[in-house]
Amino acid sequence: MGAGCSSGVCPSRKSDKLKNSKIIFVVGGPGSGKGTQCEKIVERYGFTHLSSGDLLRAEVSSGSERGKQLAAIMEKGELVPLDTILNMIKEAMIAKASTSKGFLIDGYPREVRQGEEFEKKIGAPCLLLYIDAKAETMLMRLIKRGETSGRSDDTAQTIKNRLELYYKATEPVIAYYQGRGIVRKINAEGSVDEVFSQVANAIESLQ
Ligand SMILES: Nc1ncnc2c1ncn2[C@H]1C[C@H](O)[C@@H](COP(=O)(O)OP(=O)(O)O)O1
Ligand SMILES: [Mg+2]
Repeated sequence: MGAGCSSGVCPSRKSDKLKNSKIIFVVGGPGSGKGTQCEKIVERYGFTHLSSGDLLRAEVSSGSERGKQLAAIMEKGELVPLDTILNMIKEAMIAKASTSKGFLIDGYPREVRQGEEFEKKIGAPCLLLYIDAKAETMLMRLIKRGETSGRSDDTAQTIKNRLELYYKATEPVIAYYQGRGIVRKINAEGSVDEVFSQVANAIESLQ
């Protein structure tokens, strides 16, 4: 471990444990269906699903001081500091590295710099699944999810902020990886199964 690393994981170094891991980025707007599709991928292909949002929400639920700071940011629909989320993802990946067939990184990168840092400190993705739904579709799904999710960010004003931030910060991520030829665009307007059949084709094109 390098100097200055007090936790078990040093964010400034690539981990040997992860160097042969298959990494898939799952990118799309809030409510596009990333989590839903990842669950189905796990069921069929046995990959490890790491949702940046779920990792953060777990930290918030723990009641830690860090969790309290994160909660304040997330309630506004803003992005949490890059190092915080990258460390959490890396820790979770290392914990599963010896048994995982591959990692679905859901909800990250949210901006191009997050992608660059991930590659420096963890590794390169072999596929980016771009879960593409119209703004009205995402809005409708989120409002419906908000009725039962208990998520503090599934409210009308926060949803609006998250959608705006998605178009401004995250869409450039797709263009960035398109240049490398690893983006598979998935039309996410249909039913869960219709969307999944496209997702499955993209995953199978990897093997
Ligand atoms: N293809 C689809 N058709 C209808 N509803 C869908 C859908 N995919 C997901 N949903 C529902 C499930 C959730 O209540 C909501 C948002 O899905 P999600 O998987 O939580 O999205 P994300 O993780 O991208 O924010 O929409
Ligand atoms: Mg999600």
